[in-house]
Amino acid sequence: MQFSCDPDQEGDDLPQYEHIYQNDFSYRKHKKQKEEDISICECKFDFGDPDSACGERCLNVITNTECTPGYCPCGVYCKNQKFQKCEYAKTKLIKSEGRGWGLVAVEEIKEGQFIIEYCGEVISWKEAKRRAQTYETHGVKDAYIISLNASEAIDATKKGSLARFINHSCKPNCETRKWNVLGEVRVGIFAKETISPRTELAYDYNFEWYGGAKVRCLCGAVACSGFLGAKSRGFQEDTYVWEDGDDRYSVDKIPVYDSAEDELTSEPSKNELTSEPSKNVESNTNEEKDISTENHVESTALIVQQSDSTPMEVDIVTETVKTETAEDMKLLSQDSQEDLSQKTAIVSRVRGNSIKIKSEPVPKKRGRPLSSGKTKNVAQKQVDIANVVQRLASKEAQDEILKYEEVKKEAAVRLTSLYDEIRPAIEEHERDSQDSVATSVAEKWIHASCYKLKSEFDLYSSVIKNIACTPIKPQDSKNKPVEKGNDDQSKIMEEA
Ligand SMILES: C[S@@+](CC[C@H](N)C(=O)[O-])C[C@H]1O[C@@H](n2cnc3c(N)ncnc32)[C@H](O)[C@@H]1O
Repeated sequence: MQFSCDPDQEGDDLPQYEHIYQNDFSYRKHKKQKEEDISICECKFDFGDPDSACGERCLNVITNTECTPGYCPCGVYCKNQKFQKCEYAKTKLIKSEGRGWGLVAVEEIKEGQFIIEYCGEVISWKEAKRRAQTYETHGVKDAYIISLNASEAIDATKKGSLARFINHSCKPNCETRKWNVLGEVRVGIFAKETISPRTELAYDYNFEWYGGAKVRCLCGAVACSGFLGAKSRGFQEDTYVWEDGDDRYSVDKIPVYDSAEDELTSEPSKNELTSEPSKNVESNTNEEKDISTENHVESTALIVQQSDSTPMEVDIVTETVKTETAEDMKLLSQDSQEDLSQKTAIVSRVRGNSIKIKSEPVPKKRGRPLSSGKTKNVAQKQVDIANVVQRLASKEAQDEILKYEEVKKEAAVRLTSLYDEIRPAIEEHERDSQDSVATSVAEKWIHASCYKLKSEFDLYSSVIKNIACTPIKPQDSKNKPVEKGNDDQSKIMEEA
């Protein structure tokens, strides 16, 4: 449904967007909640005590999880399905000078009360970044992208609920909270305090909001941070700052907030609220919508990316998997701990003698962005193993290096073929969940990657050890024995 705030107000800058009551999943499928993942509370409905049906003490409520219809012991009396049933507080739109449209409370809203869901299109961070840049390029000042989880965002620019109109304040009366609803995370706006009727709703965009251009904050709070979402501009490099002169709104007619008083709640001026409120305003409805019963499950996932130097790099997103990876690394390193201490000793000896190993740095490329928004620069070092081997006099040393080189090659082949094997899974997840693959697939990848890294470490350690400790063949005569500590030793390192 194409929705505009006030169809009668011709010529005004009415926002055009599609009004939705639940998130739009055009970019990926809804997750399906498995039966074994449904949390069933222990509430018992008592007719004499209406709060007994999934109130504050409900185990699901405590863990920010909505009860699943058909599984709650309170049945139709369950009060913990507010997102699903769109049980919103009554609010209305106002024109808040300097900040476009805003949302005000129509009735008193209690502290902690669910006000409205922040609905929009669920998109990947990659897509969110692309869109934020596009919106900015097109001069869209108002930004509606907020964080959903580590890999996804909600964009309410074109499709959204009335929550998209809630402005920012550095001293807010609302806050966002994430709830698990039928296996999907959803974002709700909740009251931080009791809010009286006609008070403008505002939450702190910091950490949650990903705007386009920089916008000066007009919240009027004493401790105002100066710019909107100043702390959450994770992926946004500073491009353009909206200044007073080029505002879509007139900034000199400033805020409805009383900065002198710096009250917790900021009352929009009487003018705004009383001037044709029925015209200016679109109340939200508590109307129950036909919510899809498709359930979904949230799986722990890793972001897997291909890099230029290795077929793929693994960037771990969730804490659980981070721990597992650390464990994996520990196990791998335990295997070779003895080896390692020996090698470390040799490496420090070589360092102590100030011998440099010359390597061929591949021209630095700008690394691909990781999910965290950071980039990784991979400078590839190449050692000419054949040259090193040829220059060593000891057969044992040569054999050792060649053996490690074989293992390294085999590890690289193993990683490449594993990539081919899991490519369909990765591609499917790239389509559905934007770069995320299942933990089992990623675990395999981590093992193969660690094996490859270890094989490289073994090879280069062996090269260092043997260059430092075994005789070098003279340049002119391959058979002439050379004494340790000969100048050739540093030369071979330079050449290697
Ligand atoms: C999520 S929208 C809020 C609704 C918006 N006012 C509208 O008319 O659609 C966010 C945008 O509102 C404006 N805005 C919100 N809070 C503001 C504030 N405290 N100071 C200045 N502009 C604000 C900014 O243009 C921002 O990009």
